[in-house]
Amino acid sequence: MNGGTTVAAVRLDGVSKVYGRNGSAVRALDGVSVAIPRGSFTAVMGPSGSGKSTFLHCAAGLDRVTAGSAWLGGVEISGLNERRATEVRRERVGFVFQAFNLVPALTVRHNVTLPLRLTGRRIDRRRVEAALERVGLGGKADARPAELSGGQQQRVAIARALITEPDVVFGDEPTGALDTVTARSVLELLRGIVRESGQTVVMVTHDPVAASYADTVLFLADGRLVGEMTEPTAELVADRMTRMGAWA
Ligand SMILES: Nc1ncnc2c1ncn2[C@@H]1O[C@H](COP(=O)(O)OP(=O)(O)OP(=O)(O)O)[C@@H](O)[C@H]1O
Repeated sequence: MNGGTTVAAVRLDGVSKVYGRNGSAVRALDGVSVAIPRGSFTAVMGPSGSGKSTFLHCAAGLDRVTAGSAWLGGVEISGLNERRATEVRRERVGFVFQAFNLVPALTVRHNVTLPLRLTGRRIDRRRVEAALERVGLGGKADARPAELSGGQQQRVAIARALITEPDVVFGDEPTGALDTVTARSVLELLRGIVRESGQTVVMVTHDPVAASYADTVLFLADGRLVGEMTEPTAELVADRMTRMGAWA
């Protein structure tokens, strides 16, 4: 540590992302700078098309930045070639998607251990059981995704995201396909992970209630970071989104 500064879990420095060229170019991110501390839960909100998914993809090194730099801990992910970026992602990052993205033909156990296989790591049966217990799915290791509810499937996806003990878990609308009650239990789980393990969760959402589970909400509009809210409540987030014209 130098001079009392800590390395952020996720950092964007002046990141811009332009899709396409010339006449059809879209500036999806426009000079975004932010540092997300370790052990925090951050929600990213903004109107449709404001750049939320692009933010997540650039921060996770899934998308190349056009300008600026993206950092995961001390590693500049935006400066790596595709092969190295993939290695760093597999080591340091977990993903949870709206559509769960489980492999239907595989059991819960095999879905969860997939990232370990990809990195060639040893599969410790007890660790897999512990991961399933942690998401409330002890005893479901031999089930297949189709035999589980949506909320249970998302818990499998969370166990899969956590199995490599990543520094950061990125969620793209992780509760978007769940009913309200199930969504809340998944959000409680994500918040618990941050509190207990000190991992960092960054989640894109449209839902002010989901955002209220975060420590900090970042607001994007037209590819720019236009605001930040700490200790959010669903009402305050909804009010802010209304003032941004998000639901006009
Ligand atoms: N691969 C791409 N090629 C061209 N344009 C893209 C691409 N991906 C995103 N865009 C454009 O970049 C802008 C930001 O898109 P992005 O998906 O990041 O927004 P978003 O806030 O996540 O939207 P939503 O809430 O609707 O999912 C939009 O104008 C979108 O059309």
